[in-house]
This record gives sequence, C-alpha cells and structure tokens, in this order.
Amino acid sequence: MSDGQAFPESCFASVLAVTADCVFIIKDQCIQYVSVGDEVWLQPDSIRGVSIENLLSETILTTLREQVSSAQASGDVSKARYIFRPEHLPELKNLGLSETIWFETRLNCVDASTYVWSLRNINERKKLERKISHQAQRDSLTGAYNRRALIPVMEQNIAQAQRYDGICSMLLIDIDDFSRVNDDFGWDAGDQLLRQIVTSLYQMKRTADFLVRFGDDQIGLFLPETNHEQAVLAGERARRLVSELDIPSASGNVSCTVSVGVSSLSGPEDTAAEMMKRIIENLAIARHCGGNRVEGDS
Ligand SMILES: Nc1nc2c(ncn2[C@@H]2O[C@H](COP(=O)(O)OP(=O)(O)OP(=O)(O)O)[C@@H](O)[C@H]2O)c(=O)[nH]1
Repeated sequence: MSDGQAFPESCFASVLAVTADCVFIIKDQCIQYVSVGDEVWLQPDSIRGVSIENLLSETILTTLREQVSSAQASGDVSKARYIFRPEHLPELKNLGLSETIWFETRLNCVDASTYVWSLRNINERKKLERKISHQAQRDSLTGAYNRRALIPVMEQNIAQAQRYDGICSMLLIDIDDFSRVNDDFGWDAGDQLLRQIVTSLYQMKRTADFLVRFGDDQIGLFLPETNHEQAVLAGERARRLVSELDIPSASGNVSCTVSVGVSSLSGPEDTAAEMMKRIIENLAIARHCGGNRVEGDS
C-alpha cells in the first residue's frame, strides 16, 4: 500500500465491527481478539484469552492446523469449511451455540505464531443448495424421486451387483388408460390417484428399493439384490395393490389398473441401458395384452 493510501489504524476495529463474519485473532493458540459479526450468540468476553484447544473439537483442530500450515507455506489466504455441531462442541454450546452451523473460513498468518481466522456462516446457502438439489431430484406432485435421480442409482447398483452377486431388477409400472381418469374425473382426481399410488407403493417397497416417478403416468421401482422371480412377484404385489385402491373424488370413486414391465440383470455384459430397453419392451407387451398384467423377461 502506498503512503497516499495509508489505512488509518483507528479504522481497523470499525472494519471488523461492520463485517458479518466472525473474526478471530489467534496467537500461540490463544484467542487474542474476537469480533463476533452476525454470530451474536458468541460471547467475546468469555473466550478472549482462552486456548482454542479447550474450545474446539479434535476434528476441527486437525483441519485448522492444516489450514494454518497451508497459509504459512503459501504466504497467502487459506480457505476451509467446517461444521460446528453443538453436540461436538460443549464449550461453545455452553456459550450459546444452539444449532449446527456451516462455516466457510479464510485464514491469514500475521507471523509464525499469530493468524487471523474469519468464519462466514453459510447455513442459508447450504439450505438453498439442499432445496435446489431436492427440487432437481424430486417430482413436485408426488414427492417421489424423478427419473434423473434414478440413473446414477441404477448404474451404481448394477456395477456393484456385477462385482458381487450379480442380482438386481427393476419394475416399470404404467397406469392403464390414465387419460380416461383425467377426462372422466378431472385433473385433480388424476393427481390424487398418482399421489395415492406413490404412497401405497412406497409403503409396499423394501427400504433399499428406489422408487421414482418415471414419467407422466409411470412409476419405476429399482430392486437391488432381487432376482427375476422375486421381482415378478413384487410386480404382481404392486399390480394387486393398485387395483384395490378406491379414491373418492367430487365426480365419484376413482380406481385403475396398471401394467408392469419387469427386467433383471442378465450377466456381466448387461448394462443399465440394455435393462431399461427390455423393461420398456416388456411393459409394451403387458399393455398390448390388455393391461392389468405383469410381463417379465422371457
Ligand atoms: N392428473 C395428472 N395427469 C397428468 C400428469 N402428467 C401427465 N398427465 C396426463 O397423463 C396422461 C398420460 O397419457 P398417456 O401417456 O396416453 O397414458 P394413458 O392414457 O394411460 O394411455 P396408456 O398408457 O396407453 O394406457 C395424459 O393425459 C397427460 O395429460 C399429472 O401430473 N397429473
């Protein structure tokens, strides 16, 4: 900084006071100074002079040591992310840490024993990221995962099945004549039927099974560690379950049937794409034969 731009030392405290980040100045592992920023739960008077080793967990301290080393080695600002959980940080919990906080931090060394560590609360950003990721992977009507979410799950499970037992299957469940439900009972009743089918299948499935809204009137159910015979039985259970639904609507009770295509991994050369192709062919046969039917690999 040139002389003309000399920063008035009296302004340093004001700069810290206006920043939303929480800033620590740490010397010989002791907190020399803290500006709490938006972390108003933190009580500066209670932690000034305290050793960070008494305040932070071993996991956080390990990352912090690495961050300090990195800043020392590069002579530059070093960044790291931390999760502060009240249950892992009893001292901070006593001070008022009441919820899990994600911090994005920057650290700069002043000299060999002193560094400045600033912590930015990114909980809001994390929440938004989770919401966007949730929306990207979920169907908004039924809350089930969507087709996009299925692909990696299927590929990962198929790769795993090929390394170990080689077994997994998938069902594609298609509502017969769904447009008739919309036409005769209204779109709301159609929506309600879709939701109820997803809820019933969700209750039927095993924990490890992965259920998705595959298309407009199609539900996919990926079944890890399930052979073809078991998968066809699961398809039959799903078919029967849906046929027993009877949903009241303003225009009368709504019921429907489904056609189910089933396919199972057929060997080490098989792929998710090939399996999906067979499922769609089997589903087409089930529909062609009049619906309300389960069709598996021949
Ligand atoms: N209620 C409701 N209907 C939807 C939704 N998404 C798509 N649809 C309707 O679902 C219907 C699907 O029609 P098709 O794919 O021809 O299926 P189908 O009438 O069951 O015919 P088949 O499959 O040949 O028995 C269309 O009328 C779409 O407008 C939704 O979210 N809610």
